[in-house]
Amino acid sequence: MTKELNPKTKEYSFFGPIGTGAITILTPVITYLLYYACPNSYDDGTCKLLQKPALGRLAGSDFWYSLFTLEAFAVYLAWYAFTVFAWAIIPAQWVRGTQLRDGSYKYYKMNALATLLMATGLAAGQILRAGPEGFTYFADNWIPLLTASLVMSIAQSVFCYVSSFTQGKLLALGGNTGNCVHDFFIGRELNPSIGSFDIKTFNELRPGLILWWILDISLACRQLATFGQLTDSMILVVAFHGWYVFDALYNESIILTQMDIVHDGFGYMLAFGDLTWVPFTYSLQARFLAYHPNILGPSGSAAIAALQLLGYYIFRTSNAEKNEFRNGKNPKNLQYMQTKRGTKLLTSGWWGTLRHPNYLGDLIMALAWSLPTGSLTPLTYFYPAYFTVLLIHRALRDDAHCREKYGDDWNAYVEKVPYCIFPYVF
Ligand SMILES: NC(=O)C1=CN([C@@H]2O[C@H](COP(=O)(O)OP(=O)(O)OC[C@H]3O[C@@H](n4cnc5c(N)ncnc54)[C@H](OP(=O)(O)O)[C@@H]3O)[C@@H](O)[C@H]2O)C=CC1
Ligand SMILES: CC(C)=CCC[C@@H](C)[C@H]1CC=C2C3=C(CC[C@@]21C)[C@@]1(C)CC[C@H](O)C(C)(C)[C@@H]1CC3
Repeated sequence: MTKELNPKTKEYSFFGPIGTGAITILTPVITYLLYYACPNSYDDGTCKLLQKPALGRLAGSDFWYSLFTLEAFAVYLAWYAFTVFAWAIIPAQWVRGTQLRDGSYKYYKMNALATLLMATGLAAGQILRAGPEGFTYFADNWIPLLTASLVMSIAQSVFCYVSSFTQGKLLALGGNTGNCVHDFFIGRELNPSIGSFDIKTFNELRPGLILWWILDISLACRQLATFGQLTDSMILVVAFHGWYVFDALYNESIILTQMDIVHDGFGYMLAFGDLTWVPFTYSLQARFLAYHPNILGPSGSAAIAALQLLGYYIFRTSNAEKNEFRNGKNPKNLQYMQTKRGTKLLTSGWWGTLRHPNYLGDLIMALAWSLPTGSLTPLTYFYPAYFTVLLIHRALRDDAHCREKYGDDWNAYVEKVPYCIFPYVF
């Protein structure tokens, strides 16, 4: 008997319709609140959660008009169109993704790094031509640009949800419960595409991730234009963020075996996550420093740089180890266990130490990105705090997926490797 192509999803994720509904409403609110709790200019030098002047303005009618401007919406659309244009015209290798349930394969155009370099070149040209004051638009129009990205993420979520009901679509195993709130959030269709243009991988690596870097550069220009100098803390934060984005796009093909691409549908979670959450919350440390320069000094800078290096080393070597192994290479002769599923599981090296060593490296880097902001406000530690929750939840989701994929072999692996992210803790 042939297996059904799109079986109904039996279990909810993210605490079902109530959890996914709440996250859908709360995440945009948090993104705006992180701005108003840490506004772009005030003289007492700290971000105060629920500080009066900022929140007092929320009630005024001019507040609602300040959320959206046609100009910023046009700039955002131009930005998005630029990333699509770059995808279309920059020559690139096409890489095959993992085999899909229907036995077919998708092919992906690998030119995200070239897009990053093109965008960086254009930004550098503008700064060289007009000085740092000539590239503060993104920093100075934060809220209307945030709103434009939110409109784009909602529009794409609705488009993909509605088009997922077209005959013959391959649905995500986790996004076909029949509950519209849950499935809209998780995403019904696994790989929504327009011809050879894959919407999910495009959004995950280009318009949001590269905009994060562009926002950081604009914020550094804002600091330079306002205070006449770039602080060591701003240089570290922008360099670390840029390094992370460059690394993601340099290793573009690795994304094709990750959970979001292989398992999750493209719904509001990834649309909003890619287009709004990443650029407008991941750049919070740089936005704080643009208006509150914090001087670290040589020893402080060196200590934070060492922490970033440690985090990156764990992140990159563990991801590379698994990716190499999944591509049939085992240069370090690592031990592994054969499974009934057919794929092998590493049981030595990083993946014999922790079940998600890459998450530990990523979290260490997240802390290194916040430390340059000092102790003026807890708000700039939002990213490591949120990220810890996200990765713990992601690890639990991945464990559940792996238990489904590997059955008892996964239990045997967990016996060998009992800790997930933090040695002897979790
Ligand atoms: N900055 C951010 O906001 C975010 C960053 N990330 C980062 O993305 C990266 C990828 O994370 P993620 O997508 O969660 O997936 P992972 O890279 O952690 O991969 C999980 C998959 O790896 C395979 N696997 C697990 N154990 C082993 C083993 N012992 N040997 C071989 N293969 C194994 C399994 O898939 P299979 O066996 O089927 O191949 C499992 O489903 C991480 O570095 C994470 O930190 C993730 C989310 C957000
Ligand atoms: C509740 C909520 C808002 C969830 C959204 C989660 C998303 C922000 C993340 C889910 C997986 C992601 C990945 C990256 C960015 C954040 C999201 C989209 C990533 C592109 C960052 C760069 C890394 O090098 C990466 C390519 C490994 C990574 C892939 C997963």
